[in-house]
Amino acid sequence: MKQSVKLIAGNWKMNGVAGSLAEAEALKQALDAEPAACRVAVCPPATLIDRVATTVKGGAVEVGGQDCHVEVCGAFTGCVSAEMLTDAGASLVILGHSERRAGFGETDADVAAKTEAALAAGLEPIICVGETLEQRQAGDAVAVVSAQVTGSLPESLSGEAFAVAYEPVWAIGTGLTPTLEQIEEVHGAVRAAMVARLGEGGRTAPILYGGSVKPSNAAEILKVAEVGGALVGGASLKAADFLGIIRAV
Ligand SMILES: O=C(COP(=O)(O)O)[C@@H](O)CO
Repeated sequence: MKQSVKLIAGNWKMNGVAGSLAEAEALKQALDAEPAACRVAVCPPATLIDRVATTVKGGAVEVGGQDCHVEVCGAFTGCVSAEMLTDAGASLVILGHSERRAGFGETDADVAAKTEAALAAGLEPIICVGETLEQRQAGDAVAVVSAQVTGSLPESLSGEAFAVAYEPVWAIGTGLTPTLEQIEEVHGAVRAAMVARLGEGGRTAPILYGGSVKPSNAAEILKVAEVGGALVGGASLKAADFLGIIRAV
């Protein structure tokens, strides 16, 4: 199976104020001094995208948003469009994170529509899928995740840069991780669902793993078949921790 270059993306979630720019600066400087063997991205809250993009400009760090609206502009109080993310300096966007699916009622159809909006704005979507603990305990993890892939990837997707992130909900922010065998099983199923949905276009986009990734477990997770990178939450907030994961590639 052809593997593209790995992508390590940090999701700062609703964390970060002006002081956090020092972490972005530290990350840039470290990667300037010793380039990474992978792509590196940080996804700060919308309020910081512009300033983080300015801070890392000229270096290897890419910047992403954490969500976008399906519309380009209009009366949608509190929302940010894909075009606005591009304008602020983002080149990627996380879509369908389980915290948005659970907390804001986002469906697979919503995620597919947002994916189309993101692509139209020139953004590279990172489309998140993952099962809950109840679904895993019921033996439904592969079926649930495969259905999410099918529903969240627009059929029209072909040739554009995108990634899928497998993030078991029960592993997010808990310190728990699936076994390497479980990760391999689901990533294989995600790939199969991508190919079934998109044909050849589903063969090469990276499938990231997310959920309690840290410097101490990154190397073994990143070696698993079909793991094309990581989507990192808590351990991306401090440059030193994030670099520990980046250096594990
Ligand atoms: O939610 C995620 C994982 O968070 P962790 O704190 O790394 O468990 C993933 O989307 C990265 O944000």
